[in-house]
Amino acid sequence: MKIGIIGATGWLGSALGRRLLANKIVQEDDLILFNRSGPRADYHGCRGVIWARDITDLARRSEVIVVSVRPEDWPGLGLIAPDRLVLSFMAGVRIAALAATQGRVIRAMPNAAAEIGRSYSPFFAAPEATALDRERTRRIISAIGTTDELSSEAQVDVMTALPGSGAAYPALLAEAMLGFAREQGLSEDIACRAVAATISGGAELLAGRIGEVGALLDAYRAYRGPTGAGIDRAIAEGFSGAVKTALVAATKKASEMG
Ligand SMILES: NC(=O)C1=CN([C@@H]2O[C@H](COP(=O)(O)OP(=O)(O)OC[C@H]3O[C@@H](n4cnc5c(N)ncnc54)[C@H](O)[C@@H]3O)[C@@H](O)[C@H]2O)C=CC1
Ligand SMILES: O=C(O)[C@@H]1CCC=N1
Repeated sequence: MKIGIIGATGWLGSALGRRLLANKIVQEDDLILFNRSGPRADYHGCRGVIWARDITDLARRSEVIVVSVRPEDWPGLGLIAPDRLVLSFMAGVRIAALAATQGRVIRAMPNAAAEIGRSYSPFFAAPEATALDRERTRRIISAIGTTDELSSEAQVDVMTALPGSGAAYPALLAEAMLGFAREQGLSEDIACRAVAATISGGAELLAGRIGEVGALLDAYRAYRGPTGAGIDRAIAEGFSGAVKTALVAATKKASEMG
């Protein structure tokens, strides 16, 4: 499978390229790369990858073309890719717009956890996508994490807001917790260690058990101690409502972008 990545040295494109090679999902000479800053002698330690001369060259050489540029860079891209699978990572750029490529379009919504192979990257396929296109999409995404096929493009907007926002919400929580820790006079080292343990340790504990989160919160409440006092005050102050309002706003933004 010859895979082209437009935006190959960006946050997601670079993570995908590195992990496709590391997981041997693609041979070096089957990975065709293009970015604005031009070829690099070394791409994640690999010297056998192909650097396309331009977008047209990349499209000609590729069977699957991953579009991993920012939405604002899409209009100027000029990608024409008939008889190719066009796999877009772009937030908000809709299938109707991507049809201009003349390719078969699939939209996937990864996130920054792609760097560590932990991105949940669901996808939605346009009607012209084939079974092979879906199989190839799943294989490519397997390099950066897990996936599901969505049943509507509107769900891609929801997924842009939820997993697509990736580490932003844990980061928002961590920032608030760091502010508290500093106000309590903790040293920066101890404050960072405490918040890292809270965010990362807590997240790891939930891995594979997210459906049990209600029971976990009830277990904490059952102590009738500091944790229950804290989380119930947070909810009373609007924490859960604020998160839902944020996700609604992000979904709306995604639906209005392209
Ligand atoms: N970073 C994230 O967590 C997520 C990103 N996305 C989407 O993925 C896409 C890529 O995002 P990032 O990797 O974060 O952006 P980025 O800005 O890190 O990377 C984009 C890359 O595309 C390159 N580029 C721009 N125009 C180009 C052109 N005409 N030809 C070749 N290369 C070009 C840029 O030089 C840059 O290296 C965006 O559409 C974004 O909405 C979606 C969900 C999460
Ligand atoms: O613009 C966005 O919100 C998406 C998610 C993170 C990067 N791109």
